[in-house]
Amino acid sequence: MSKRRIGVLVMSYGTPESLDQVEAYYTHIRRGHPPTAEQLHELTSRYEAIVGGFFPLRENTNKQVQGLQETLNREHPELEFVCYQGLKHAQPYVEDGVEQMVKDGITEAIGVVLAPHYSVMSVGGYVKRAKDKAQELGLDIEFVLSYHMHPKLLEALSDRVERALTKFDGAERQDIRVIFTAHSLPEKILEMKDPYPDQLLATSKAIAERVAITNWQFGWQSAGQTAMPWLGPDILDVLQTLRKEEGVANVLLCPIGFVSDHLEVLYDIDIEAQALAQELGLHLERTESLNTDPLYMETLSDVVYQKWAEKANLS
Ligand SMILES: CC1=C(CCC(=O)O)c2cc3nc(cc4[nH]c(cc5[nH]c(cc1n2)c(C)c5CCC(=O)O)c(CCC(=O)O)c4C)C(CCC(=O)O)=C3C
Ligand SMILES: [Fe+2]
Repeated sequence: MSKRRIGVLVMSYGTPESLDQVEAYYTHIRRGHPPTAEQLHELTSRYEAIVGGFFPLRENTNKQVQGLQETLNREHPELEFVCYQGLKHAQPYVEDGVEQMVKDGITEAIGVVLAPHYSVMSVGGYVKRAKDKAQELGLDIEFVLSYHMHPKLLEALSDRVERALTKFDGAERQDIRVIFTAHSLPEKILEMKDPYPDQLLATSKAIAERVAITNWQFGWQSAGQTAMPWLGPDILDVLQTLRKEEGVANVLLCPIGFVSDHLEVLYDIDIEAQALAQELGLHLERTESLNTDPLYMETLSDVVYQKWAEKANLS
């Protein structure tokens, strides 16, 4: 008898494929409004500046999707999981992933986003697009909405904090300020009772408890340059305050809102925040990204399988 086949729509932000696609990508992010020449130049130079190739997110996402498929099939040999990518702002788009599943004869699917925390503006956006397309094509699909407290995810992140704390030669552990960070969002999400800030704080607290640190705080990064207010404090302001007003000399950034090396980590932290730290005379380190850490692959595999099992038991 052939195995029951389950499609997994693995959704991620997406990145350009080459420098000449940056404009189309940015235009998509801006809902069809092309960036000005200055904005385009600014984004292009950030991509050019990052270490490890221009667009590492693409390969990292490919590897994560492959790793998830392998983990699911290894842990559940009685089933056949087939993973499809669906990107928010680049090809294959979320809708393309759904369409490909249907073309391949998939009739039941689970969707998951490569971001652990739910916001209506992040994960909610991916889910809505996938749901609409699935409904149009008659595909049965359920979604994992968040997995920010999964024990294996917390273990992987705690291990990273633990390792990074050893990079401060001579500093006492309690003198190192750990700042957990995530992508800022417009402040209006607060009025919408969005779970994003609370979920991020819950992850931060859980890691702090596991590694037994009390000298920590949360900070927002990578806010957009728009007229509306974004959630703060921004980590760049935090670094200034810590150095100038609190006399802090050692800071560890732990970007818990991201799961991969990409622009927000390799530029916004490694280049921009690091340059400010140098200027301030701060010793700044950051935790390594999860990328294809087996504990992260197992986290994703667990939540996808659980979501499928819930659905399978009900029907
Ligand atoms: C919550 C969130 C996540 C985390 C959750 C998730 O992963 O979904 C995330 C991840 C990412 N964001 C990324 C890139 C960009 N995001 C931008 C702009 C924006 N991000 C926003 C939010 C988020 N973004 C928002 C509200 C905007 C304003 C425009 C809008 O309302 O949509 C811009 C425009 C220029 C700029 O503002 O910098 C770029 C280039 C990349 C890929 C990096 C690479 O290619 O290596 C990744 C992983
Ligand atoms: Fe973004």
